[in-house]
Amino acid sequence: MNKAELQDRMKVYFIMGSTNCSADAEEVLEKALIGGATIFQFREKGEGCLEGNDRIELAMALQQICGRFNVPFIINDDIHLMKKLNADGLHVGQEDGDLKEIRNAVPGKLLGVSVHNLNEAWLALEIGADYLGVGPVYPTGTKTDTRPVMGYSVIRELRDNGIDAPIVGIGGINKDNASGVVQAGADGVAVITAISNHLKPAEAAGELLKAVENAKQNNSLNKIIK
Ligand SMILES: Cc1ncc(COP(=O)(O)OP(=O)(O)O)c(N)n1
Ligand SMILES: Cc1ncsc1CCOP(=O)(O)O
Ligand SMILES: [Mg+2]
Repeated sequence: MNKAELQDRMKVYFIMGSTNCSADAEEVLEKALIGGATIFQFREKGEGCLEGNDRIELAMALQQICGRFNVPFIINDDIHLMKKLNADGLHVGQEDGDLKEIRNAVPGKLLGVSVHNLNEAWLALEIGADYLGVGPVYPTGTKTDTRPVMGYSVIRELRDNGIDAPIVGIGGINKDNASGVVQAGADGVAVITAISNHLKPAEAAGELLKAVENAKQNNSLNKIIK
């Protein structure tokens, strides 16, 4: 996938595991993809999460759904699972191991890295990360062990310093605040609960996509005016 295609895929980056939704995970994912989610990350974490074969089986079922929609299927943290399933990529954070070793372990696959400042961003790109996840932009109840909430400032700082890799903002993002993330320079938004906990996941994904696309259009218009 080239950079422009990946940037396009970042628009609505849906992340989910079984603990993030009260409805059936497969149904939630299918609806999210019908609504317009553009990439998916399997993140089976937290209290009560599936383990062993149950975890693998859910991952395979969700991968199959992504396949039907031609949507990239990314695995959170777990290189072995990524390889077992021959998933499209892996997402890791600063605490998930040596980034260079991880990059070498998944050649040819998409690699996303979570970053929280300019230095981490340069290092991630130096080892060959394909895209960056930046956050938490807003307060989130979904992940407790996050770095401090950063607002839009870090995304803007990365762009102002010439980082032109695909970026998604993450953390507490919903249809009402997504536009600010894109205005700051992100290519899209990564969300868990805004879709997984919504009564109508298709509607939720569609509204996020609309918000992101409108904000991108405004960014382009502003560039022309300047
Ligand atoms: C797209 C995206 N961005 C950031 C994260 C967070 O990754 P990490 O910091 O490794 O935390 P966990 O998700 O592993 O708890 C992400 N998963 N996806
Ligand atoms: C995985 C992760 N990394 C930073 S914030 C976060 C949780 C995002 O979840 P939500 O979209 O429900 O706030
Ligand atoms: Mg991680």
